[in-house]
Amino acid sequence: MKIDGTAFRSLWLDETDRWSLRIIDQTKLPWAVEMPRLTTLDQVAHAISAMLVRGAPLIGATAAYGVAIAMRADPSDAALQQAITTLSATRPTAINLRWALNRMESLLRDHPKVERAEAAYAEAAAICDEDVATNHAIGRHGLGLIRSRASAGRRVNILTHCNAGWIATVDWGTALAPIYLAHDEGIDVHVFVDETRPRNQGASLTAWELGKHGVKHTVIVDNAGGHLMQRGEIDMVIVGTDRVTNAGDVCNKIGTYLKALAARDNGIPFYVALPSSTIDWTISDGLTDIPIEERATTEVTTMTGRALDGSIATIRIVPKDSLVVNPAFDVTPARLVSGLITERGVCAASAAALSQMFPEYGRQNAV
Ligand SMILES: CSC[C@@H](O)[C@@H](O)C(=O)COP(=O)(O)O
Repeated sequence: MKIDGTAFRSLWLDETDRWSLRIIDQTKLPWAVEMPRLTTLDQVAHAISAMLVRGAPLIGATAAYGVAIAMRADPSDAALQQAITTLSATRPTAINLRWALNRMESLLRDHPKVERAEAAYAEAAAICDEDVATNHAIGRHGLGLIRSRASAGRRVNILTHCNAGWIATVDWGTALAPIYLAHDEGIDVHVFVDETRPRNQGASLTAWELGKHGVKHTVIVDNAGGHLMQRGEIDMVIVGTDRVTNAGDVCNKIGTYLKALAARDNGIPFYVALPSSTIDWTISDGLTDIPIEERATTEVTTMTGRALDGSIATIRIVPKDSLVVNPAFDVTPARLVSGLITERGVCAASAAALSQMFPEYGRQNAV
């Protein structure tokens, strides 16, 4: 997608040094657009764990390039294992990380060492290209849902949580892909953007990228969604996800579950957009089987923003002695999900529907 008229992906190889990776540092948005260069495994691991890059598909794609960078430095079996172990430990919840690392490991394990670096870069590039095509397909399927609510030029109001836009993927996004396509074909679409405390991915990232693309949007505090739904101001909810179980339970940014409850109480459809790489076919119970990342309590006790003098400032908002806990994700049970928007189409959030949509994995689902 475009930043000030220039098309970007959220990560790419440096134009002059084709072995190093460029990313958009998302911890600096929306105040500055910085594009650091990553040249070592440790830099890539840090970029993921410190959330310079974030969003499930982008975490996977970045980790794939992390393996490639490690293989260029040392293509030995020990270095391959070290890269997989280091990158696996960066973030626990998004299954796309394990998916991408498994794919890299199984390709490289049996490859001659002299060819490993080149093969790894090619595979990482393939993962990125597939991600772009997959998200565009998600967009086309989700577009049908938006179109069906846009009768007679009526505005369609969509609520989203966190950031599942193009900067959470290689391009297009998941939840935002249908919105971009709807906007581009002239549908009057308007997005209510949950701020998404504690890191404010909605206020800082979703608002930024929607604004850069010219999509009408309004940022709301996380607690406003239920109220707007009761007043008939939301037509549908679309969110992304970090892991979906084989039975359709959805793990996403903390606060998603409350939006699903409010949507159900108000008869508003609640959709989840995802690439199939986000489905964990090995688990069925989201509440017991998905590891929920706990992040630093400073994300809750402080807030960062632009001060009135123009500087970027971090301030403390919680009393010094209060206990604080910071679970980063929650699980929305399948029964609250109206549909899963995948690259193959929209299906129910159920084991049967997922098996039918993805029969090659569904067979595992049945055993
Ligand atoms: C297309 S990304 C979907 C999810 O990864 C997104 O909704 C989300 O929760 C991101 O969490 P984050 O902690 O910012 O990586």
